Amino acid sequence: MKDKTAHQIAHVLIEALPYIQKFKGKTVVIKFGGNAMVDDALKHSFARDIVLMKLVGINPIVVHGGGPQIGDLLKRLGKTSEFIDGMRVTDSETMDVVEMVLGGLVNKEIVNMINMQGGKAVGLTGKDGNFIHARKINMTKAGATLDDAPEIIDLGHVGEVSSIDPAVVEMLGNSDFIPVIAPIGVGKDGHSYNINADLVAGKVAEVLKAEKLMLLTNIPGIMDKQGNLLTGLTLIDIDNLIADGTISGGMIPKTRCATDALKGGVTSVHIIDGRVDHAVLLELFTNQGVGTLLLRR
Ligand SMILES: Nc1ncnc2c1ncn2[C@@H]1O[C@H](COP(=O)(O)OP(=O)(O)O)[C@@H](O)[C@H]1O
Ligand SMILES: CC(=O)N[C@@H](CCC(=O)OP(=O)(O)O)C(=O)O
Repeated sequence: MKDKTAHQIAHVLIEALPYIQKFKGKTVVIKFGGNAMVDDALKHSFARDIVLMKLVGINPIVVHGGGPQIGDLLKRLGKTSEFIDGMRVTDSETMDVVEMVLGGLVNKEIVNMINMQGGKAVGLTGKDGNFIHARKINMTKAGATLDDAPEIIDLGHVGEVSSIDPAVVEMLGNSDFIPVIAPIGVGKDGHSYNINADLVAGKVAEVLKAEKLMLLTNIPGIMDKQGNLLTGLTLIDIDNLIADGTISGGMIPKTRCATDALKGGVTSVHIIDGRVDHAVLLELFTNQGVGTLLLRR
């Protein structure tokens, strides 16, 4: 029994070898969010996965969300926020809270967690090194009739990435450090913008020409209409699944950022179940994936 266990352990370790060889020296961008970010045990296994990646020569870059944590503090302050198409309408007071929670509390907790596992994480917002340049999102909604002018929806301080200067992230990633990025951008006027974390992760992966973009979420991956997991999809499949309504709601912006990243040169995107312990490690280093793998074709 003891021998068998030792054999199994050796087998698992050796299964990782070709993956370590393949990904050594490559950049992997991980969007950390969902349950993985609130459950203590999952948080710690995530931090260990990241430290292990760095130690075997992969360059992990973490981009985190924090929507629920922003919501909690807003609630304590007696404020609520409205969401339009998955974006938080962000007035000036809310922007202050977003910056405090994402750039402060959440960012430093993740940095600390990685450091507690032996890594050397450095937290950044898009203001650090002036690296995420943002512009205000202009959202329009078609008028009630064809004759009506489109309605302009003001989301306040919600931004999109206009460009990224990767210098600071490259400098950190090329040394012993692990960059941990909060999705806050800075406008030409120096104002802060609240950006959806998936969008930032996608753009960072694109600009860094990452080997992989991994989006952790609270579902097994992209599912068909019967609820079966779709383990491998291409750009054409995604267009078809959106057109026939299989992909809807919050999964649309996620897959859009994934397709943009693929078109921008990222080799593969993985939408993975952050509720699975060590999801990142399993997806990277074993033959059994834990979600949906998206490829150009
Ligand atoms: N085909 C699909 N497969 C999986 N989830 C889908 C699909 N279509 C729509 N969804 C919805 O998208 C949600 C994931 O998006 P979202 O809640 O925005 O994720 P996150 O909060 O992790 O960024 C799922 O919980 C599900 O309700
Ligand atoms: C514009 C916008 O909605 N920004 C998000 C930023 C955080 C985020 O994206 O967090 P999750 O990944 O946990 O959803 C927000 O304010 O909640």
